[in-house]
Amino acid sequence: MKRPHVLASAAVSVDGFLDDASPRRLVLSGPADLDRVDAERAGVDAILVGAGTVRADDPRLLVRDADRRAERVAKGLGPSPLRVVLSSRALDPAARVLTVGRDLADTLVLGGAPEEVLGELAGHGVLRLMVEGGAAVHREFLAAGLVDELQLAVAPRLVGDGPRFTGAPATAHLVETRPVGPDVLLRYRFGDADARWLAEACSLAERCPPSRSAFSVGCVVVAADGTVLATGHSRRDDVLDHAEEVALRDLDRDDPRLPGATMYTSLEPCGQRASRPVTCTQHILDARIGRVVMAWREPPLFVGTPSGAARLEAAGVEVVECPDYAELARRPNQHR
Ligand SMILES: NC(=O)C1=CN([C@@H]2O[C@H](COP(=O)(O)OP(=O)(O)OC[C@H]3O[C@@H](n4cnc5c(N)ncnc54)[C@H](OP(=O)(O)O)[C@@H]3O)[C@@H](O)[C@H]2O)C=CC1
Ligand SMILES: Nc1c(N[C@@H]2O[C@H](COP(=O)(O)O)[C@@H](O)[C@H]2O)[nH]c(=O)[nH]c1=O
Repeated sequence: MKRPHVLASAAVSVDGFLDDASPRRLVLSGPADLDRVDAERAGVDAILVGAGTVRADDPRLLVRDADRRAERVAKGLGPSPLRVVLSSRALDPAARVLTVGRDLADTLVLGGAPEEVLGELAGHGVLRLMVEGGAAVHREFLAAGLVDELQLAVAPRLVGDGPRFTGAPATAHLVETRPVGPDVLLRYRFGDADARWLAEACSLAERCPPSRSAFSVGCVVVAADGTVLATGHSRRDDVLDHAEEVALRDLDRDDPRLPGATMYTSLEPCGQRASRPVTCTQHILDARIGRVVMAWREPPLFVGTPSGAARLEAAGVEVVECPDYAELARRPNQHR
C-alpha cells in the first residue's frame, strides 16, 4: 500500500442522507460525535472534501480542540492537517478553508482522478488521509476502491430528501459498532483480511502514549473465523507494555482458537528485550499463535540485532511480512 491510508468519514441520517434539501448546513452529528471526528482529524496528515461541500457548508476543516493541536505540535506535526479541496475550477476566494486558520494549516486545491490525487498527496508526505465528503467525493473514492476504512455515524434523524451517502458495489467488513451519545458509529474496512487487519494494527499504533525510548506499535489477534480475540497497543496499561504482550494478556491461553489465529502487528515482535524478562516472541510461542503478519521489520535501535521473526519461523510459526505497510507503521515513530 504505497498510497496514503484513506479513512472516509461521514454522518448520515437513519434514511441515509448526508444533508437535507435546504440551503442551510445540517449538522447530523451530536456534540460527542463532532468531538470524535475532531480526534480523527487530529490523527491524519490531510483532510479532503469536494468543492460542493465548500460551497454548501463553507467548512474550516481544522482541528478544533487546542489540546489536540498542541499534541500534534509536540509530535513535530503542524497544528492541524493539510486541507485539500477537490475542484476543477477556482474556489470562492472568501471561502473559509482558504481564509481562516492559515497559521494552523495550508490548503491545497487539486483535481484529477482519485488515484492521481492520492499520488500527489503522497508526494506531500501524506500517509493518512481523511475524506470527509461530500456525496460525490465519497462515491468517487469508494467506486475507485481507494477507501481503507469507512466511519459512518448514524444520527437518530429521518431527513427525507437531500444528498445521499452512496458508494459502488463492494463488500464492507464491519470492524466496530459503538454508541456515541445519541449517534451510532459504524466502522468498516475494505480489502482482504490481511490488508484489513494489518491496517487496523497500524491505526492502533497511533493510540500509543508518546515515548522517546520505545516504539509505538499496534496489534490485533484474529481467529480463523474472523473473530477479533484481542487488541493491544504499546504502553496501553503500563509504561513498559508492548502491544503484542497486552493483547495476549487479555487472552485465555487455553483458548482452542489460538493455534488457528493470526496476530497482526505493526512491528516485528521483539526477540530481545531490555525492559522485561519475557519477549513478545516468547509470549506468542507460549500462546501457540499459528501465524504472524507484520508491517515493519524492527530496526536495531533499542536492542541489538532483533531476531523475533526468525525465532518464530524456527519454531514453526508462519510469518508474513507486508513491507507495503511499513511506512504507515513507522508514522507514529517518526521522532526516531
Ligand atoms: N454529513 C456529512 O458528514 C457530510 C455532508 N456533506 C454534505 O454533502 C453535500 C455536498 O456533496 P456534493 O454536492 O456531492 O459535493 P462534493 O463535496 O462531493 O463535491 C463535488 C465537487 O467536487 C469537485 N470534485 C470532485 N471530484 C473531483 C475530482 N476528482 N477532480 C476535480 N474536482 C472534483 C467538483 O467540483 P467542481 O465543480 O468545482 O469541479 C464536484 O462538483 C453538502 O450538502 C454537504 O453538507 C459533506 C460532507 C460531510
Ligand atoms: N455535517 C456533518 C459533517 N460535515 C463535515 O464537517 C465539515 C465542517 O467542518 P468545520 O469547518 O470544522 O465545522 C463539513 O464541511 C463536512 O465536511 N461532519 C460530521 O462529522 N458530522 C456532520 O453532521
